[in-house]
Amino acid sequence: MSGIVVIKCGGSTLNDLSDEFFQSVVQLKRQGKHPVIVHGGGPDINRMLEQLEIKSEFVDGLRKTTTEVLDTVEMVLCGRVNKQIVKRTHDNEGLAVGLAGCDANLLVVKPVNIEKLGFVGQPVSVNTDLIHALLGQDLIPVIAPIGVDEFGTHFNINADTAAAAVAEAMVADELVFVTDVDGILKDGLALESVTDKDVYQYIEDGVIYGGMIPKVRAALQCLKGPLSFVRIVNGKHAVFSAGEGLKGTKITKQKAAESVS
Ligand SMILES: Nc1ncnc2c1ncn2[C@@H]1O[C@H](COP(=O)(O)OP(=O)(O)O)[C@@H](O)[C@H]1O
Ligand SMILES: CC(=O)N[C@@H](CCC(=O)OP(=O)(O)O)C(=O)O
Repeated sequence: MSGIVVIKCGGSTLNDLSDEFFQSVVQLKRQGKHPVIVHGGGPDINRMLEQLEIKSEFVDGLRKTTTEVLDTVEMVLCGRVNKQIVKRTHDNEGLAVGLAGCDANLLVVKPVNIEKLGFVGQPVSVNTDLIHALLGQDLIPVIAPIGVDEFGTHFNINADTAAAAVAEAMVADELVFVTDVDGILKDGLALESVTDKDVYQYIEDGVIYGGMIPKVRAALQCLKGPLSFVRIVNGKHAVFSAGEGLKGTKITKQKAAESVS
């Protein structure tokens, strides 16, 4: 199936997404493309953990996930956040189906490092048949990043990593990270285009840090496959429009000739 567009909606920007954004996602469908939404919800999880007085910490950009934390993450992501995105899609004339990576083994994971991170998973396989079946019914899948391992245990997945795994497995045409900044910022300005080589350098220089790291790592992973670019755009003014690329940063592979230095 061609025309698959994986759209990762970050928790940082969910409240800023406009009706025009959702209408443009629905419009993609009408143009014969196949949007698949993968969402995060970090800030909502933080708020709920605080309310419940459950402590959590981030290690290497990933939330250390105890059983207690996992319960809360699932409640927030699969419940409130997932259903809000389904509702926004429906409010804008689309038909969405909300599900999590643990449904029908959609995202099978292996633990990243149980001792260090608890129940944090790295996707190892994606039930692409399920996504194809939903797309074939003209539905827009809305996926929460909760995975399941081979024994049926649930795991928390970083949403950028989950989106990249879906894009890779579905051989998507596009992967777009929708977040709360205009792209990769350097000296306060959004870069129009960066190569994989630039990204490594920016991480080393500290230009790229925190929540941007899993995003660019996920992008680089996808660039090893058939995707020729990945975009990072701001949810405040992200709108898909025919013939015009989204504004933001485009991450591309460096051409072989350019990489000889
Ligand atoms: N070079 C950079 N350019 C832009 N944002 C950056 C950069 N380095 C780190 N960041 C941080 O990454 C954040 C986006 O990641 P994150 O908060 O995890 O968002 P999301 O919930 O959308 O995944 C930005 O708000 C910013 O604080
Ligand atoms: C393992 C891990 O860190 N999982 C993330 C899942 C949500 C997420 O990634 O949300 P954003 O896209 O809003 O950052 C978490 O618990 O916060």
